[in-house]
Amino acid sequence: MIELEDVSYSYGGGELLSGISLTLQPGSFHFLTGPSGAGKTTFLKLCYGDLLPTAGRVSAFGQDVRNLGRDDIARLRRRVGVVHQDCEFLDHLSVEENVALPLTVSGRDSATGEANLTDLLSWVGLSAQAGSLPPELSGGERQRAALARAVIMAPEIIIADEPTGNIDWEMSLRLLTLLVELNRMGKTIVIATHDLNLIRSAKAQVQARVLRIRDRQLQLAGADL
Ligand SMILES: Nc1ncnc2c1ncn2[C@@H]1O[C@H](COP(=O)(O)OP(=O)(O)OP(=O)(O)O)[C@@H](O)[C@H]1O
Repeated sequence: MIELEDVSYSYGGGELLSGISLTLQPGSFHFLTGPSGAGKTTFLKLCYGDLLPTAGRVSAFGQDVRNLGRDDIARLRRRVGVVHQDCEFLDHLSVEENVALPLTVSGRDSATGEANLTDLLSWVGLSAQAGSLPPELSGGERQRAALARAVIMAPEIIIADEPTGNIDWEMSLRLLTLLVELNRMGKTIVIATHDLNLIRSAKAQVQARVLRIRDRQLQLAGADL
């Protein structure tokens, strides 16, 4: 689905990531860990075509991301749902409108889309908050709204960058449960996190690979995690 071949990345100074190769197989569950500043967010951005590698090749669904035209990029954005670290919303729109934004932007706010939206808000436990404004949500509710927005276009891959960074353990587990459910439905999941307890909880439920960025390289973490 997504393949990185000998990928390196630099923001202009020295190399941040060097010689990284990885294939994300359909239905796989990956965690990405590593110290702050190691390049986790950068790595994720390379996976979903937000950044282009300075060396090596990234292909998404068989296409080199360097060669994507505007339509290809729009298609890729639909196939890969991203939950960003800061999960920003448009504060003047309701939670429901924010979650539906990808549908609205793509002109797919049809009856099917609306039914999907109602189910989705119920699935993430935010039916009661559908009409609220984003600033009225708790941290855990914001993360679940961000997840709903990331999956509304029925992506095949969900990439979440520190989705439990600012929420308590109970809420983290609730979010993890949703991501595990998505994986059981066949979705490919990639989660960047510092939270080793979250990784251990997931490994009790799904077969997850744990990758670590260390010294600019991507390594497979040991079985102790
Ligand atoms: N747009 C940018 N321009 C220049 N440097 C950047 C840019 N974005 C990130 N960096 C730098 O690249 C390094 C890696 O950043 P990145 O956000 O990928 O790390 P991370 O592992 O996700 O960190 P954290 O766990 O703290 O979120 C950091 O030193 C950061 O300051």
